[in-house]
Formats: sequence, C-alpha cells, structure tokens
Amino acid sequence: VTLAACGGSDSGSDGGSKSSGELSGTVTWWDTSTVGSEDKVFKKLAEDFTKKHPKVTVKYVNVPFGEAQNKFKNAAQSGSGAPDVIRSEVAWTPEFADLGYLAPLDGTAALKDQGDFLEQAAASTKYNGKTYAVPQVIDSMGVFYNKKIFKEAGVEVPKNIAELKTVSATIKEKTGKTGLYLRGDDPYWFLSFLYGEGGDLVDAENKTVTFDNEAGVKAFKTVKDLVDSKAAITDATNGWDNMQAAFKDGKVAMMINGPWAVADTYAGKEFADKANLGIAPVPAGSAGQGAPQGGHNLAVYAGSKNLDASYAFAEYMTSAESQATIAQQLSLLPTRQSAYLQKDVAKSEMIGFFKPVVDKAVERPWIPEGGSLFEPVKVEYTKVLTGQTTPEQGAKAVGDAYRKLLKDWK
Ligand SMILES: C[C@H]1O[C@H](O[C@H]2[C@H](O)[C@@H](O)[C@@H](O[C@H]3[C@H](O)[C@@H](O)[C@@H](O[C@H]4[C@H](O)[C@@H](O)[C@@H](O)O[C@@H]4CO)O[C@@H]3CO)O[C@@H]2CO)[C@H](O)[C@H](O)[C@@H]1N[C@H]1C[C@@H](CO)[C@H](O)[C@@H](O)[C@@H]1O
Repeated sequence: VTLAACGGSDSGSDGGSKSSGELSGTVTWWDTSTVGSEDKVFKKLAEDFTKKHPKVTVKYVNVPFGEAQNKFKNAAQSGSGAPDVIRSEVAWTPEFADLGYLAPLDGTAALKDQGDFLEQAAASTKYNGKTYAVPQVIDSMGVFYNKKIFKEAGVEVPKNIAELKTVSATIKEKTGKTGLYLRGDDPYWFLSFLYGEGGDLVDAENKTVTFDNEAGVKAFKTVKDLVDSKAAITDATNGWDNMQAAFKDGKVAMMINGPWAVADTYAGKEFADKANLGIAPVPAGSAGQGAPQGGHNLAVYAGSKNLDASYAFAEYMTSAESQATIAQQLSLLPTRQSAYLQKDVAKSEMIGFFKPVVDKAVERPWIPEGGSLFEPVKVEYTKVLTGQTTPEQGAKAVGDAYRKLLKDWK
C-alpha cells in the first residue's frame, strides 16, 4: 500500500531530503501489527505523516509477526529488499543491532525527548552503548474474563492457581463452560506460570541457565495439571485463532492475553457490550506473581537510502500524540510517560489496568540471543501439555538447548 498525500511526491526517488531540509523520497515501512484490528490505525498514522511531508511517500507493507524477523534478516543480509523502517519486536532489536542491520539513532531526528520514554521500554533499544530503535508500544499480560459467565457462576476472579482450579470447576458445574483457554502453541503464554513458581528462563546477570531448575519443572507441572484437571483447554497449533474464538464466543470464561488482543476481543459477540470484558492480574503461583514484558520498537535499516525521512517517520510514529491515538483506539500501551497524561489515555480503563502491570512486568535479558530462547520452550511446552514428554524431561531439554545456544553459560 503506497500512502502519499494528495500533493503527490517525487516518484520513485529514494534520494534523501533536499538541501532545503524538506523531506522527500520513499520510506518503505514493514508493520507487523495485526491485520483487521490494528493495521488500519497504524496505516492512518502513516498517512497523516505524508500529509505533513507531502514530498515523502510511505510504502506501507504489513508483514506477519511470525515471518518478519527472518524476512528482515534475509533481506538485510542479501542487501536487497529490506525496508527503510521496521517494527522490530523487543527481542529482535538487540539481535538486529548486533548483526549491524540497524542505523544507530543517537543524535538523529528519530530520537526526541528520550527522557520521556519508560525505562523498561527504552532498555530493549540500547545495545553496546548506542540506541538502535525508538520504543513504540510496551505490553504485558493479564487475565481477560467474561463478567456475565462469572456472575452466572457466582464466582470471583482467581488470584492464584488453586483458586483458578476451584473457580473453573464451579463455572463448569454452574454454566457448562470451561474456565480457562490456555494458549499452548506460544511459549509466551507459559512465562507467567514460570514466574509464579519463582522461575525464569535465565539469570543473565550471572550467565546461568535457570529454566531447568525445580521452579521450571514445577511450572510445567502446574500448566499440565490445569489441562488434566479440565480447568483449562488448549491446542497444540493455531492457538491464537482458537483462543480468540473460544473467548469471543463465550465458550471459555477466561483467557490470558495482552493489550494487543483487546481490539479483536471487542469484535466478539460476547463483548459487543465492552463492559462485559474484565481484566485482572495473572494468577499467582506458589512462589510469586508476575507477567512478562513484551512490546515493539521502530528501527531504521542501516542500508536505507533515505535516512532523513526514515528518522522523521520513526519519530512521528512514536510521538506522544501518535501513541495517544493508538492507546485510545487500540488500548495499546504508550512507551512515553507524557502520552499517559493525555486525557483520552488517562481515562481508558484498559490502559488504567495494564499500566501498573507493565510497571512490574518481569524484564527479559536484552541480549542478541534473547529471541532464540523461546523456540526450545515452544517445543517442550506443547509436548508437556499434550503428554508427549514429562515436566522433568521437558525442562531438562530446554536447559540443554540453552547451554548449547549460550556458550560458556552455566
Ligand atoms: C518463537 C518466537 O520467539 C520470540 O518471540 C517472542 C517475543 O520475543 C516475546 O516478546 C513475545 O512476543 C509477544 C509480543 O511481545 C506481544 O506484543 C504480542 O505481539 C503481537 C503484537 O503486539 C501485535 O501487534 C501483532 O504483531 O501480533 C503479535 C503476535 O501476536 O504477542 C507476542 C507473543 O505472541 O513472545 C514471542 C514468542 O511467541 C522471538 O522474538 C521470535 O519472534 C520467535 N519467532 C521466530 C523464531 C524463528 C526460529 O528461531 C522462526 O524461524 C521465525 O519464523 C519466528 O518468527
């Protein structure tokens, strides 16, 4: 999709901005946002940018989240086909920076009011003392629940795993519905259970793999028991679609999810009345409570032929005004503290719930290998949930994979 203001633009010229300082040329932007719920809002923002810079054409390309990381690495490596700006997930950013594929942004027009960014959001954009991206959204996870089903069953939102099981049993008995949809094909959905047992993927400070300690085994046992006890249903594949459908159709009373799911969830028949959607902290485990930190940054390709317009585009798309727009329209959390002060954002119930959750979300190590820590968990998590391996063997397999990946770590 080529977005250009009505005034047209320098056709095809990739040249940088004119000596007059007026920006021009084409900026190709790979956006990974969800088609059908998020993309139209991001596209509109990009259009607004071209209205302010009529000589710039933004070529909007939506690349699915699951493909964008490898697609960008392949294009950047081959030197052809890489976009000028990419929506770089928090774990991809240190990896792309380490590979030399991102333009350092310090001192450029991409970075305005750096002090305005939440610390934990800015952390994933820093690598070897330089800044390689601009934080766009930050997120974490909570329990989404169907207030009508809870009322019908006469139960309260569970605060811990034991309550999750009793509440689910009551919901099943009183309404015939299943308590929780637990996504089984994406390891991100396992993290709050791991943190609840006091575990973590690694201890980056001490270069130690921790996934296969007793907390990791216990967390695998916890999720397996949720499925075996019928408190939760899960799928080995197509988890996103099945989870959203089950929750939006009222087949399950709860799901664990993040702000990026709100817009799509509101489209469900159960939530035509938005007030029927409740959000609560993820249940605590036997040793703690916590949800993971995720999110997305905008990064500029080091080989861009139009750095000036790309810097300006990245700045615009992550400005406090742009962030307030996506917060208000999509319930996505800003990374700029000033955006939370804008009136539409301050009065949003969803933002009001998720901001404290994000403030205490468990940070991950922003190391180049950070994104690769999920694949081994994805394999073993699904196998544990479907009984193809035991919690002990699954945790050990992940630990072994990590020690291969992270040279000289304990
Ligand atoms: C396996 C993957 O592990 C990690 O990903 C973690 C990730 O680091 C975590 O933060 C978390 O991401 C949250 C995210 O924070 C949260 O915002 C939301 O994102 C929404 C957007 O909000 C929404 O707008 C829209 O975009 O849609 C987005 C997605 O819904 O939900 C995300 C979780 O889904 O969880 C991810 C794990 O899934 C790696 O980073 C790789 O991605 C890796 N995949 C590659 C691995 C390659 C082989 O190595 C394989 O060949 C390749 O094909 C695979 O691509």
